[in-house]
Amino acid sequence: MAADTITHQGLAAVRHRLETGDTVIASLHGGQVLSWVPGEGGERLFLSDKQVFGADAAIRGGVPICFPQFNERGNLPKHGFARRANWTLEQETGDGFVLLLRDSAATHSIWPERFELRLQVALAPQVLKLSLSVHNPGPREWSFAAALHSYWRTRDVTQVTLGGLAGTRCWDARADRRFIEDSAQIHFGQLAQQGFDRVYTVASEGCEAKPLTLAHEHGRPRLTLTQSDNLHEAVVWNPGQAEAARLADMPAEGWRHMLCVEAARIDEPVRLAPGQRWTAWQHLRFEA
Ligand SMILES: O=P(O)(O)OC[C@H]1O[C@@H](O)[C@H](O)[C@@H](O)[C@@H]1O
Repeated sequence: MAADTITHQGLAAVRHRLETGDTVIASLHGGQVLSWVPGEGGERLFLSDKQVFGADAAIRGGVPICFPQFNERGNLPKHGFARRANWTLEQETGDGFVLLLRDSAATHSIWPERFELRLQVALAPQVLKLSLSVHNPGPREWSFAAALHSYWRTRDVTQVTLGGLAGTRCWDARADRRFIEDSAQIHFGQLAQQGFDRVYTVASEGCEAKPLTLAHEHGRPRLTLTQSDNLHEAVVWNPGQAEAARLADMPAEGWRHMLCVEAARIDEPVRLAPGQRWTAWQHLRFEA
């Protein structure tokens, strides 16, 4: 079916649906996927119902795009500016659509470089494919970090497990501690007290990450996440109860219903020479 332009939660958005009922919706503000409903199973993405609205506000939930900076690792706004910018619908692709953000006077006021950023959103039954491509149409080389900052919806995050990270290098941002993850399944039962903020190094060029599986304790429903080998990190984040209470755009119990498992490129920024393009992806498969 064709993509159609709609208003979703007050935001200008693009929707694509399959005959099977699988549906994805993305907002032009932020170029941000807000909703993914596989044909079997309900909404898979967390989207806060307590948004802080405004022309340059970030949307809490869905799949924000971090570009050209991750978190506060640089002088730009936290997670860069792409998630606060107005994107356009560039093209429909048959299985989805492509959203586009180009440099403009607004982005030049924050970052001087010329760039084109594209998010390709594609659906197959029970599968969502997100592909981020960065192009340098300008006269000089620059570097960037990026992330698909996906917020997965959970019935109760204290009851879910995340598998696939055993043996990977981890930096725990809260404790500022580095170690090798030894848990085959990470449990999130302690989140209410502590919150969780870790960067795992899961891949390197030519060496793809193992699939990550996010599941309820009994194994279903299950989400399998894969990412391209040029996205070296997986970031796992939940603010926990105390930090969530300080976030103006998070409902009181919102932390319980989300877990970010982000596909990211952080520690080794990508360098793009004039005319070069870089493409990375995160794919999600849902099993009810
Ligand atoms: O509140 P923001 O700006 O959307 O950031 C949310 C979180 O994003 C995660 O990616 C980071 O690891 C966390 O440190 C950060 O707090």
